[in-house]
Amino acid sequence: MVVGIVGLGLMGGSLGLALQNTKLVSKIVGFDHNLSHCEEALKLGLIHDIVSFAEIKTCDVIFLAIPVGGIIKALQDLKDVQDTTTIIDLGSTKAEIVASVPESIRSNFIAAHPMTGTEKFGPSAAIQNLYHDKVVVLCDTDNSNDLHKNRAIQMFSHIGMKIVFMDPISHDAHASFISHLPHVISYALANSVMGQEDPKSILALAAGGFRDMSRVAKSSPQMWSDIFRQNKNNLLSSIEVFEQELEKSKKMIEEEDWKGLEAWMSKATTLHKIL
Ligand SMILES: NC(=O)C1=CN([C@@H]2O[C@H](COP(=O)(O)OP(=O)(O)OC[C@H]3O[C@@H](n4cnc5c(N)ncnc54)[C@H](O)[C@@H]3O)[C@@H](O)[C@H]2O)C=CC1
Ligand SMILES: O=C(O)C(=O)Cc1ccc(O)cc1
Repeated sequence: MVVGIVGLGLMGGSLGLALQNTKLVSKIVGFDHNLSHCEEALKLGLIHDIVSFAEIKTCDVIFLAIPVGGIIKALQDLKDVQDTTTIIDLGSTKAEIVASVPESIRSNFIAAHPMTGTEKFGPSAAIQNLYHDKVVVLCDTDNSNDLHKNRAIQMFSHIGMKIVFMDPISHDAHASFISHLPHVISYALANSVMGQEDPKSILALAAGGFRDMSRVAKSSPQMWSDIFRQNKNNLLSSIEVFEQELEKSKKMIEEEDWKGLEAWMSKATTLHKIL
C-alpha cells in the first residue's frame, strides 16, 4: 500500500516513522504547505518522498495530520478520490469534522483521534514510538465502508494502538474535559504567573509541580485555537465546572475551612488510582 500523509509535523511525522516499520506499507509520501517542513521531514527520514497534493490523491490511504480547521477544508479538496482510497483524519475534535465530510467520500472516511501527543510541534517533534501502546478513538465507523474501516483498524493495530469506538458527539464532550480543559488551564496558569512574577524569580523558584502543570502551555497556539473553536460549547461547560471547583476552594480558604479543604483534596488524590 502507498500511504500519503498531509501535514508533516508531530503527528504526521511520527506516523511516517511508525509505518516504516510495518510490512503493510510499500511507500510513504508526504505533503505539507510549509516548504521548510517538507525539506526537514525528508531530511529526518519521516517519509520517503515529498509529492504534490494532486499526487496525494492517488495514494491507497491518505492521513490528514493538519489542524482541525484545515482538515475540513482538505476534505472538500478530496471529494473526487477513487472509491478504494481510504481517508483518515487525526484531528483532536470529531463532531464538526464528521458533519463536514462530503457525501461522495463519506464511505471512504475514517474519523480518528489518537490519544497521544506532546506539547512539541513541527517535523523535528516527530518520535518513533508516539503511537505504540496508546489508544485511538474511531468515530462514526458505521458510515464507513468495511474496506476502509478494516484498513484503518489494521494500520492502527500494526503500529501498536488499542482501538476504541465512540460517537463523535460523545467524543467531543469527553475530550473537552479530559484533554481540552487541561490545556486551557495550563495556558491560564502560565499567563497568571507571568503576569505577577519576573523571569528571574520564576526560574529560581520553579519546582516540578509548576513545570508539570505548565508543560502543555508550550503547545501550538494555532493548533489549539482551532480545537477550542470547534469544541466551543463543550469547552465553555467544562470551564464553568472548573470555575466552580476553584470557587469552592477559594471559599474554604477564605472561611478557613481546613477540614473541608482536606476532604476536597483527598477526593482529588483518588484520580491517580485510575490513571
Ligand atoms: N499535538 C498533539 O499532541 C496531537 C495533535 N492531534 C491532532 O493532529 C493534527 C496535527 O497536529 P500536530 O502534528 O501536533 O501539528 P504540527 O503543528 O506539529 O503539524 C502540522 C503540520 O501540518 C502542516 N499544515 C498545516 N495546515 C496544512 C494544510 N492545510 N495543508 C498542508 N499542510 C498543512 C504544518 O505546516 C505542519 O507541518 C491536529 O489536527 C491536532 O488536533 C491529535 C492528537 C495529539
Ligand atoms: O502533551 C500532552 O500531554 C497532550 O495531551 C497531547 C495531546 C494533544 C492533543 C490531543 O488531541 C491529544 C493529546
